[in-house]
Amino acid sequence: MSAAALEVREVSWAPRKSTQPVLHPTSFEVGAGRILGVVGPNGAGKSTLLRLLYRFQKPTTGTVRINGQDIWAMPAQVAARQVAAVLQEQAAAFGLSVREIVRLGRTPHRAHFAANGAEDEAVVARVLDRLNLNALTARDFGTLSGGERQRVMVARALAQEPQILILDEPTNHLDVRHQLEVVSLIQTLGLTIVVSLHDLNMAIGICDDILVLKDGHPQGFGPPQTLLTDTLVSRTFHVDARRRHLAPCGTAHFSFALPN
Ligand SMILES: Nc1ncnc2c1ncn2[C@@H]1O[C@H](COP(=O)(O)OP(=O)(O)OP(=O)(O)O)[C@@H](O)[C@H]1O
Repeated sequence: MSAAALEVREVSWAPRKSTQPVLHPTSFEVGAGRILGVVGPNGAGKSTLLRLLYRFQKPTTGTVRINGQDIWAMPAQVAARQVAAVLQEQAAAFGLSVREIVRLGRTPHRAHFAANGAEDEAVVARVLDRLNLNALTARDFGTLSGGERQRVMVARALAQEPQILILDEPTNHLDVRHQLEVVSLIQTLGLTIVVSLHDLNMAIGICDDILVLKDGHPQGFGPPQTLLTDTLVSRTFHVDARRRHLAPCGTAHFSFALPN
């Protein structure tokens, strides 16, 4: 899989022309193969921003470019080959098996109504193996646990062989072991990744850069070690945040308390 550069310029989004934006103009760049974390309180606009990146919603203003190409100037199928998304709320695809769900990831690579070819099946087999899903391939998706579903949706996104992967809270529903597995997978994919996370310590651990949003406004962008100060985090989340450095590697780690 190869990675692409993502350039976001002054994107904003409002549900209707006459209403206030829920995302105000926001700009950033993610170099090919880098990982951007999007953090902020509930309702900050994280999912709204991600929806603009995978071409689900058109920005009210601004542009999203992949390797210099505006995603709204390319056919939907071309965009779908380049960007895949794993979302918080997955439609419950009852009646489809795990293998059938993962096969859906191949859709942007096929001509209309064509069946999957041998190469598609090889990709599906590879990602099922990589996500440790071999024992579940014949199971009805609707009967899986939340964590198992999450892994299937990551597999479907990887079957798309995208250059950019958008992940909305990918560790929701996952136990500690599976959280670590998803984190380790994210770090080894070599794709350009934009991931929204509630866990700031996890964001510090895996992201090259962080974008902080609050009430639809960008609060800062940069490497976690320099951007995420006690002041910025306390102000953004309305908490008392304290950053410490954990021995032996000096990794930054936040602890939180309610303000007095
Ligand atoms: N289609 C819509 N119509 C009206 N308001 C919307 C629409 N989509 C999102 N919003 C509002 O925009 C704001 C930002 O929502 P969004 O889901 O992007 O936040 P978030 O940062 O992802 O939140 P959370 O952490 O709770 O998932 C919220 O107040 C939400 O109600």
